[in-house]
Amino acid sequence: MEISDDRLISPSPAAEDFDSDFTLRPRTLEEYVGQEKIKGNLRVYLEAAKRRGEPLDHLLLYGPPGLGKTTLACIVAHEMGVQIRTTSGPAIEKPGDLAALLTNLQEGDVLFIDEIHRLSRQVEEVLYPALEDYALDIMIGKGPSAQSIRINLPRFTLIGATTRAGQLTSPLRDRFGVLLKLELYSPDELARIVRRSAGLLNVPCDDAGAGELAKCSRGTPRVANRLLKRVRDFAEVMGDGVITRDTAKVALKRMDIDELGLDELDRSLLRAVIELYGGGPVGLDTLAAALGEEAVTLEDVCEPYLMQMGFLARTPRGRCVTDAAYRHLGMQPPARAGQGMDAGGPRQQSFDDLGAEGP
Ligand SMILES: Nc1ncnc2c1ncn2[C@@H]1O[C@H](COP(=O)(O)OP(=O)(O)OP(=O)(O)O)[C@@H](O)[C@H]1O
Ligand SMILES: [Mg+2]
Repeated sequence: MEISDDRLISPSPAAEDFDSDFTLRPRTLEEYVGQEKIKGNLRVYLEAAKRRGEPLDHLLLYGPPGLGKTTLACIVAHEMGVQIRTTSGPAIEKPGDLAALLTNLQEGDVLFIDEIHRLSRQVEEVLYPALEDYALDIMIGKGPSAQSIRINLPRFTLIGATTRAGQLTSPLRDRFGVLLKLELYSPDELARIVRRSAGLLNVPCDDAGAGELAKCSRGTPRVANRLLKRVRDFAEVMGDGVITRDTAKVALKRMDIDELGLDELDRSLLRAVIELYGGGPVGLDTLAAALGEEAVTLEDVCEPYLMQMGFLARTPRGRCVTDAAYRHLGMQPPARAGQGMDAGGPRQQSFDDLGAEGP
């Protein structure tokens, strides 16, 4: 993720997370909480590949930041009993960089490319034959004497991760055998993640405390783990160290996170649509400029959750807030002709489907 802000609630990884991320990261499918549909299918694919003695087909994981794409890639390698090499789209600058990575793989290895939508065109071209035929086509020499030679590669599995599947080129997308879309987690699943992490970090946390954190984690495990660590600080300094519903509530309030997990940026987004644009529709870039934020931050971090909560709707003409958003902010929804602009409460997340990228 390329989000540079340091909001407490931002799902982008912060440096402090890395050491404990390592301990908090589930290592097996068994430990991986939620995403039951994905896990069920993956189990079948893994088992089938193992029985045939073949590497797993290339796999694309997509969904909002912090939902566990990197974690899942590591788990796949672990379950297949192979090594994983990790890189990211922007890190592979030249076709030669990719060739070096590919030729260093061992039979069956997993190559994990994060932010795969940011691969350059030339690099992608090299990837196509590698994915399809496990081969590299290399040009030697220039002009009329140039020759193309083919180098065979070990059979490997590419796992690509992206927050924006809509930005993948279709030739690349078509070369993945398995596409898995990660969904936001339910509060129940997040509570299980909080309790698991609290156990690993040795933080006493009761069920009600875990439930309170889960409710405010915007459907995102990374946010849940981060809130747990911050609330632990409040519990230790201001209480007896135990995370209960009350300590969680006090700490969340001090961090300006409301009872539904919205933070200051989410609320100012909603307020801007209401106060500056009469409730919408307003284009994403206009909104980003008004808030002084990057459009990608709003789109990747704020919107998936605001839409899941039924506070924001995407229309072909731009973003609109719903009546529920007015009510959440303590405002009176405007009287409209006909139906109110209500999404009917929380609904399934509407993260972009493949290719269905709106304006
Ligand atoms: N299903 C899960 N069960 C338990 N913990 C999880 C799960 N998914 C993610 N986590 C935790 O959330 C953190 C973030 O997950 P991860 O880094 O895999 O997200 P990501 O989807 O790769 O995010 P990004 O798009 O920013 O790269 C991890 O440290 C992990 O501990
Ligand atoms: Mg990741």
